[in-house]
Amino acid sequence: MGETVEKRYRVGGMDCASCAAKIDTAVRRIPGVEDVSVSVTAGTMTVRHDGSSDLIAIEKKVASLGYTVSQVAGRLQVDTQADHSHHDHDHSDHDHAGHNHEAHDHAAEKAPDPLEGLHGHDAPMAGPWWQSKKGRLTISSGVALVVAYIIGHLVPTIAPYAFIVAMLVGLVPIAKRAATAALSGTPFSIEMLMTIAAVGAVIIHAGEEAATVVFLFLVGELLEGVAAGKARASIQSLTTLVPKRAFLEEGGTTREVPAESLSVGAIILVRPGDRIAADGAILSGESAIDEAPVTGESTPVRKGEGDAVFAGTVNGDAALRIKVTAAAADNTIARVVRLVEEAQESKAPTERFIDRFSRYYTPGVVVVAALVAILPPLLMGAAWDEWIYKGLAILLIGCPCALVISTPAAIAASLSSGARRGLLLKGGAVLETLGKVTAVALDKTGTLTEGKPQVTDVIAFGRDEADVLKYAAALETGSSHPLALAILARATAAGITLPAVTGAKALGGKGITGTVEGQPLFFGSPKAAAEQVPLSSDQTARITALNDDGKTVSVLIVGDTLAGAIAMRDEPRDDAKSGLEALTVAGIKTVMLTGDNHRAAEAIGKELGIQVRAELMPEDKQRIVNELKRGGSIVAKVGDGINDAPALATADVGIAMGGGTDVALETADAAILHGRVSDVAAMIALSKRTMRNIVENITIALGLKAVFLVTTIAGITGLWPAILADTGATVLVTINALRLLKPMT
Ligand SMILES: Nc1ncnc2c1ncn2[C@@H]1O[C@H](COP(=O)(O)OP(=O)(O)OP(=O)(O)O)[C@@H](O)[C@H]1O
Ligand SMILES: [Zn+2]
Repeated sequence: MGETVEKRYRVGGMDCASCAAKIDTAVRRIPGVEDVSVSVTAGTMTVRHDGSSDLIAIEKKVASLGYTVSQVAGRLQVDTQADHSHHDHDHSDHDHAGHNHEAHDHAAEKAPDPLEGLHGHDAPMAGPWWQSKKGRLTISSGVALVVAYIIGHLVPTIAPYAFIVAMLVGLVPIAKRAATAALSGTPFSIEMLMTIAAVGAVIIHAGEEAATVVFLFLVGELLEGVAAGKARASIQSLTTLVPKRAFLEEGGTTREVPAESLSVGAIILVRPGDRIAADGAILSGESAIDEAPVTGESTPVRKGEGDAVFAGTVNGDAALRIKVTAAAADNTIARVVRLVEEAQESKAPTERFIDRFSRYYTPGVVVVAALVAILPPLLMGAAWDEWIYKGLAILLIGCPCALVISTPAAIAASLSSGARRGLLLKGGAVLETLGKVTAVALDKTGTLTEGKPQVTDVIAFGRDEADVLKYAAALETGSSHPLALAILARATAAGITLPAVTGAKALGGKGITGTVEGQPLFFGSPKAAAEQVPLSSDQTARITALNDDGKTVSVLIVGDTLAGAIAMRDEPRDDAKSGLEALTVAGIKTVMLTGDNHRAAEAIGKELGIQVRAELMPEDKQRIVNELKRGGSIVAKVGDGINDAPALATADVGIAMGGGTDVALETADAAILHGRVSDVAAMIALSKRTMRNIVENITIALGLKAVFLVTTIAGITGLWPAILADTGATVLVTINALRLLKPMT
């Protein structure tokens, strides 16, 4: 067996959700194909095959079922390193977290693919509906119907034939699709039901109605397509926020170039009031930037030199010079769109259940229809025509469209609505689990706090203060621990020249060691230090007092004596307190997990009103998540992947904060791009809202069918209300799902 290959396609024309099942079944039968996933809402398909499959055969098969298909280059990446660009401080390759710098660099190495995800090559959505194949067919069918009515009026004797011709105009293409679907493994497609119903109606001399029903069916499909297209457009429209052109500064002059041609490192000028054309960092200028399109935050943010900006955001009052940090295909918006599209292919448990259910539903209805048509005339001598007619109407009720679209439509709208404010979810399953979360464990550093500690005190025990700072900073040179960055910044500010360090080694959760000027050094937590050198009660008291102010203290050992200590404080995020409150109000238990010292952590915990578990090693964090799970909680873990990647992976839902590190995003199920603690509660609320929407949708779909099943048997409604029941329900369900696109209040 060859190597497994994945190919992605855009599939146009999937209006009815049962389309997905049809394509899935057909493509799966092609030799070599191992797995297929189709998303109606995203209009995409991913095919996994063993390399031996005939790719042309796959495309031909999909085309023969009546859809447009085009291959998308490359596999979409489910990571969002794009976010690195807006961290002024990025501690992703924490040495003590045990992963190296290489992991961090692969974003730059990955060749950007300008075609990928950016252009909505969704052919059917390109023009107005009447220019599409389906649109033209619907119009022809309608015109033929009107002509048949007129002829029928003028020459009543040939009316039946006129209606048969009118019906065939619409029915022939439908019947063809029915035949292809049947041959590719879906015998009871809606097209088949429609064909049987129409032909049957003609046989029992209801040609006029047959022609009307075919026309209504086509209108319904068109409406479904419009509604589904709207959901799709909502996420794709994000890409249109990025301007097509940019002003490139090169060789002392400025010229206008296509935004797509900008490479990393290029310098662009953004005029006041313009949309920014690329993700970048401000080189010069200061301005208020409206980030609403990307973060959902309506108040403009003041940004100046060194700050990161996103493509698609609007520059305020001043001109900016920006250094591009991501190619067009890799900018935040492009990545978000890709992630959302891909997420739609990963199905929620409810969706999978509905899919399975609908596979029985349609054949079940066919059986009921047959019984209704046959039994009353046979057993009770009722009129054949009347009951066959009823049977045919019931056939039309067998279309599972509304039911099948009920879940993915809501999930698609919800994923897209979340993405628009920086809440990324990797799929329907995550969305579903999130709504059930009962406990949230949050990391301290970089999650509840800004992750930008400042040195507050430098204390000399054995050496003078300048030496303490010098040695500590020298040790931290290669480290990207938030504490290291704080110390290096302080040393730089003090103008200290750093001696060289050899053999520097991070000790996860403890500190760092190395040799400077021939002396072995350790710099790290007092607890770890105490294992090497005893601390006097005086020294301990000094440290404890600092801890009680919420400061983290690391101590320096030079040789085998205590040299000094450095205290740092990392401020809680602005919305940490209110964000945690929102979780409590929603009845969710919260706990802070940290590697930091007990007292320091308690001090911050008290400020924020959250229960604290401190002095934890990475495996302790994982153990606590497991304990919570065993205690019956559905646990979400929020962190940045530094020290907590195992805990993120263990939790029912792992949420990467602030985009997080590569590690966090590989193990996380969801990401909060904009570092707001309140977004955790918002994400859970979005999930709950979505699940409610799904229940409403299923009720609408099944409810309408039930009503029409009864009225059909009772003889109150006939063929065309039956077809309207399905298309009507599909449209209703889609509109209801689209409500999720509106931002929450
Ligand atoms: N590079 C380092 N420099 C100085 N101290 C360190 C370093 N690494 C770890 N420490 C010490 O070990 C303690 C635990 O570190 P760890 O990295 O596990 O937690 P953290 O990242 O500070 O907090 P959190 O668990 O909330 O993310 C720190 O509070 C600090 O005292
Ligand atoms: Zn349908």
